[in-house]
Amino acid sequence: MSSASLIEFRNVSRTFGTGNKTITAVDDVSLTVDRGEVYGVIGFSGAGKSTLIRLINGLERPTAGSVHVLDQEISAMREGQLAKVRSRIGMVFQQFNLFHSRDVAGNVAYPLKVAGWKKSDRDARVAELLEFVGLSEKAEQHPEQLSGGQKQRVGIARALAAKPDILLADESTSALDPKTTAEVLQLLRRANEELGITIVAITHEMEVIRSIADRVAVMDQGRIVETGLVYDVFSSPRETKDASFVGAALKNRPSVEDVEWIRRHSSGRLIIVSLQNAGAVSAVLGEAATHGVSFEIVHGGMSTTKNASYGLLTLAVDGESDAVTAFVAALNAAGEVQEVHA
Ligand SMILES: Nc1ncnc2c1ncn2[C@@H]1O[C@H](COP(=O)(O)OP(=O)(O)OP(=O)(O)O)[C@@H](O)[C@H]1O
Repeated sequence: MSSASLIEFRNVSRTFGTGNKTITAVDDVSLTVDRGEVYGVIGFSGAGKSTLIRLINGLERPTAGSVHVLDQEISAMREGQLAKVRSRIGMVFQQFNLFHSRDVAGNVAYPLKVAGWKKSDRDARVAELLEFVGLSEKAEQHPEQLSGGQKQRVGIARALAAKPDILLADESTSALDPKTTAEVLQLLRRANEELGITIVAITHEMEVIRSIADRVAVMDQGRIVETGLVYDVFSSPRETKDASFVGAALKNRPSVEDVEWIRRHSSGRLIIVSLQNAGAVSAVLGEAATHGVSFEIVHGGMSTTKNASYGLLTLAVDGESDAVTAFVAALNAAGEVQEVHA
């Protein structure tokens, strides 16, 4: 395990036997999560994400391979040894999992009680956390009096209470509306940036990865089919069947149906230009008339990740063949151009 990595999976598989059928939920996964990063795992339902995250805190055991967390082989530990490592891992759930019998402060204080903090220290820590998540005035309310977003903020405060090194977020925004999702993601981002906590977030929502993750692993049928910096994976997803999750979720690349529709409604040569350097592309587009060509924007969009923006623009370019070729060459110099073939 390299000194920077907090979590390491080495050729990890987890199978479940049901009768004479075996399901491989996690299939030969190797990955490392470094200290201080936000690592996103994305995939369709059933891809194995929950099993993967549960392997990190020892709620699941691998059937092959090993899982190392905080320099210890968690997959080799007996149940009794797990409590200490688990106390350094906080977890946030899709359904919040708050105690309804306790008020907000009581929920946040719970892990501190378990960890043996004395009352005065607990009270000070709870006040600090409620301030951090913006819920100081709700300390004495009960979960049923809170909105979904507020409940999740309590969940995050509770997960952060004992100052863990790692925060596991299991579909933490899937039960929330888009505005509340954005607020919760911003809070997770602050936890990462201001408290330095390493986050592993599993989700089926592109938005979560886009806005908080540094690196992403795309899971499909138990395997990691693509991995890398979020920007790299999202700006040029591999065009394989397995990795279709990213391609399908990116709205800025026209689908086969979109292309058929565009061809019926526009004339000219159809190209897709990358907006990695949007300024340079705009400058070339502004010179279309001097090239003697015209173009129509027929599809596209831009998105931002934590570190950079990316996007694709699909254009139908009309004009004399040579002029179009020269214009496309100029665009290609500004942003990589792909032809859309019939
Ligand atoms: N305890 C279990 N017993 C049998 N099969 C299981 C068990 N846990 C998970 N599986 C199976 O393993 C596969 C992966 O499940 P997992 O819950 O890890 O996927 P997921 O990506 O988290 O999906 P979802 O988002 O729907 O929870 C599924 O086919 C699931 O039915």
